[in-house]
Amino acid sequence: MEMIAGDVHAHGYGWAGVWSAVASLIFLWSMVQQYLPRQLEDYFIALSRRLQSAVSPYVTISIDEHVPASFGRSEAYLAVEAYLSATCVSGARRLRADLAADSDRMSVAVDDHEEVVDEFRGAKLWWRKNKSLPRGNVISWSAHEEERRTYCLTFHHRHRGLVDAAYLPHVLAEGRAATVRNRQRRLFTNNPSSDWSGYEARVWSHVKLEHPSTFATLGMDPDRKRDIIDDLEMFRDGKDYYASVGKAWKRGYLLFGPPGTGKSTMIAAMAKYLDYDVYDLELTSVKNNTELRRLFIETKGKSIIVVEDIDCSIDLTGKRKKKKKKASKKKKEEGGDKKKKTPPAPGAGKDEENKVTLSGLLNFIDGLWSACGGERIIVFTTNHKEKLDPALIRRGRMDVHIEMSYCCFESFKVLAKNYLHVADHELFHEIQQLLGEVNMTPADVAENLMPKSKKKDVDTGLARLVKALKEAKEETLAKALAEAEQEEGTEDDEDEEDDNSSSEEEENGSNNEEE
Ligand SMILES: Nc1ncnc2c1ncn2[C@@H]1O[C@H](COP(=O)(O)OP(=O)(O)OP(=O)(O)O)[C@@H](O)[C@H]1O
Ligand SMILES: [Mg+2]
Repeated sequence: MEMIAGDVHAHGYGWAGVWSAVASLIFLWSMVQQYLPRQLEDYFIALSRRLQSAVSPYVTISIDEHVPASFGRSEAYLAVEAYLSATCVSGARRLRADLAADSDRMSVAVDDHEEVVDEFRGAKLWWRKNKSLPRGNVISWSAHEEERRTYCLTFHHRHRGLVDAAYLPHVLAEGRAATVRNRQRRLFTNNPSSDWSGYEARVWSHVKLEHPSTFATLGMDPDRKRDIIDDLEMFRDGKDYYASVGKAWKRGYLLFGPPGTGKSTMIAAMAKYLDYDVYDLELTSVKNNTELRRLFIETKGKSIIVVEDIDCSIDLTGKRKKKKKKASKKKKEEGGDKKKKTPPAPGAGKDEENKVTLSGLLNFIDGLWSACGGERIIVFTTNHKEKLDPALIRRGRMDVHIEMSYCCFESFKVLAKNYLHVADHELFHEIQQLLGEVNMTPADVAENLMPKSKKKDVDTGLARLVKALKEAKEETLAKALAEAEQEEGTEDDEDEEDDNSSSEEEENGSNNEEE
């Protein structure tokens, strides 16, 4: 080194001269890059690479961050990034830390132009993260579109077979597992199709899924709860089983029961237990079956796809209904004038053709599952199971039917433990009796148990529930009495009518006799 420096000094240039020469070369290269025709530049690059591969015993595989004609970052790239972060990051000198997507945790990845070394079954492999900027005349709207990142894997050509057959599948599997371990569960909702094209087009939007419900806090009979958990576990760990019996790795759940019995709460508990994402599919904003298919294709595995209030979103002839709330709002706007008929809007007939149909929904559930990989659960909820088409809820589509019913004593005990931290109390016996006589939803029971001040007063909470149950019981009795009286009234009327008609007949009979 000294000798070179001495030589340079001896020729009278010094370091400044060396730097200016380097800078001139870089400038010259950038000018050549700028003005060299694109084809010629590509030709030179290809030539240099061919020369390099002719003399070098090393092979390089590139994995790009963005794949043409696909949205988002490539799955292979993300898997490599996760794999390197989990296994090789300690060997890197320069790292990049960022807040992981939707998470409170910092994630650390290899920085641009950094190299790390990995070893696999005795083979040495080098990973390098490259970043390149687009050529001069490309205009881009966003910073991230300008930069192109690539992971380059280099290894000796004698390891080619090992890399293809074992190392790359190992990286993919480990990377995916690391992603699942680190990921934050997300709640997706579908965007209207007008947002599906253009810059940053997205079919689904997501937020962090932070619902606090778990199976421990869900008020339900413990045996039924255990059955559901067992079923979910069987599904989650059943990849090989599903493959062996030739079934797509999916399962359908139908949750039915009155409002406030915990159907949505159950879905949140299921997602938490399985550590799955939730796709909340709002069917009323899907225009037709094609859109439905696109939405499905864009879902990922390890997820629960939910259609709430299925009977309000689609009807059995395939004709879509508006959501209940929207319909009632419209009624109000129209001033409740039922007789007044508005003329059909122009193109209304066309709208009829463009709709989600029952058969579209059935195809959505059956056909596409297999094409899109597995590990998906679909959940429908409804307040009226009897309104649903049997085809929609038959086993094989909706494999498990779960009735969410009014609060029983077992459910109450879970809620009392959650809300008041009490496992037994002198009022429990009375509550048990009342719950046997009155229908009250877990949502109402929970509301009564909820402390109304900072002090969690057990006695007050339970007494409030007893009072509410007694009131509900009286209401039910009064209603039953009124109904019985009404029935009696109608029976009396009918009897009177019968008496009248028989006396008339008698009169007529005697008249006839007289005649
Ligand atoms: N079984 C339950 N266990 C614990 N909490 C419950 C249960 N059922 C209802 N709740 C409470 O009541 C609230 C409403 O319940 P939820 O939204 O799950 O009812 P739902 O059955 O989905 O009603 P809807 O049919 O109107 O959608 C929840 O926030 C939860 O706190
Ligand atoms: Mg609900």
